[in-house]
Amino acid sequence: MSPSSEIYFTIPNTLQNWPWPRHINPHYNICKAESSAWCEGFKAFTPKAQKAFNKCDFNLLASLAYPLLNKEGCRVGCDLMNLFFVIDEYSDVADQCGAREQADIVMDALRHPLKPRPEGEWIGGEIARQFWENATRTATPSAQRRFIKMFDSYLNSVVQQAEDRTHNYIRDIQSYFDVRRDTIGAKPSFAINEIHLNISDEAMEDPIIKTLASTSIDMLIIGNDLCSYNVEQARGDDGHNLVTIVMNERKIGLHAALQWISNLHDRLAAEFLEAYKKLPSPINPDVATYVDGLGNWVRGNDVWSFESERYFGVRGLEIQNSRIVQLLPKEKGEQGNTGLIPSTQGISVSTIKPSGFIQNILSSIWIKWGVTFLVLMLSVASLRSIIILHRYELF
Ligand SMILES: CC(C)=CCC/C(C)=C/CC/C(C)=C/COP(=O)(O)OP(=O)(O)O
Ligand SMILES: [Mg+2]
Ligand SMILES: [Mg+2]
Ligand SMILES: [Mg+2]
Repeated sequence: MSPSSEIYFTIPNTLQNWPWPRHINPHYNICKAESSAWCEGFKAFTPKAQKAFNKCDFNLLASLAYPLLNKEGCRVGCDLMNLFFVIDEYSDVADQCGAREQADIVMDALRHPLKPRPEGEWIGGEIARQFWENATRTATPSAQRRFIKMFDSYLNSVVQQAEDRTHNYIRDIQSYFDVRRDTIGAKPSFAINEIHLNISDEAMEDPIIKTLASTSIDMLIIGNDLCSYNVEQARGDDGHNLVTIVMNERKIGLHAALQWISNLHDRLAAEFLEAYKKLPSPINPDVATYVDGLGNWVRGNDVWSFESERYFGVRGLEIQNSRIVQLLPKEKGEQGNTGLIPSTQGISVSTIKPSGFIQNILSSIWIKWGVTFLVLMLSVASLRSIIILHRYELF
């Protein structure tokens, strides 16, 4: 076993005083059933990998992040989260060209949702097309416009992430945030907060609204990078994770980096709450709903990270309480391998749940026993040969 398996670290409890409580959309169950069946129908993954994907429950993320949306909005949110993570699983293991191809397919599908996708195309195109064909039935023109613009920026940043990964390029903190503010996917996700609202560009450009959006994006980045650090470092894809970025730039260890990030989160939360207090009164009700949506997103992402099995397997709730995590050993597979896409299915579950980690240990024990057995058999065979040769006085 690698020595890293002896290392423990503590995930800072960043949202202890966050005023938005856990709030789940009342349409969660029905939307989960519908959206999961819809997404599974595309057969984007092998059955085993699909099982692992389902354990992540991206419908739960949507229902916690969009507690206020009606049934149609909640369904669009669930479909979007399923689409996002299909793209994430494929792009996390793609090189720059592969990621560019995926990005172009998805953007073409979103821009032409009524056009059939070409035969043999990567399945992400048809998932995106159907998602958007349904969303545009109820989304307001302003929400649609912002969503398309933001999704394009998201995909372009994912191509940049793939290029960085291909060249093993580790950014400094500032330039990491520049790219990560798009790869986190928060901007298009916020456009679904306003799916049925009418908010002008002018209102969105208000400095207070901009501060609320930018600080909540940074809190989402920190939330995800803290919770996914363990699995990402295990599969060698932590070059695009704030924990590694801070350790690298500041030349500090894991615990000091976590403390530094926790302090940064405290400053961001304070900045958000300060801006929130400065909102005009009376406030446009659509803007008020949008802003509360940001607060809900920060809380929703945090609780989903522990309630789903994506980052901590079945131990999520226990870790949510204790905050203590055992560092996973580095996997021997390909760099960046998430284990969910068909070509890399072999090591799938070990990257996303601790029981897979135990499986790894067990398999290495079996290898050890196998080698011991072989050596023993060879020794017995050699001994027998010596005895026979000795009996016939040939030795
Ligand atoms: C996939 C995506 C862009 C989702 C957008 C919706 C959203 C804002 C989700 C919350 C944070 C999250 C999981 C971001 C993806 O980062 P990551 O690729 O590091 O996610 P991972 O840690 O789950 O692999
Ligand atoms: Mg990603
Ligand atoms: Mg990822
Ligand atoms: Mg992550």
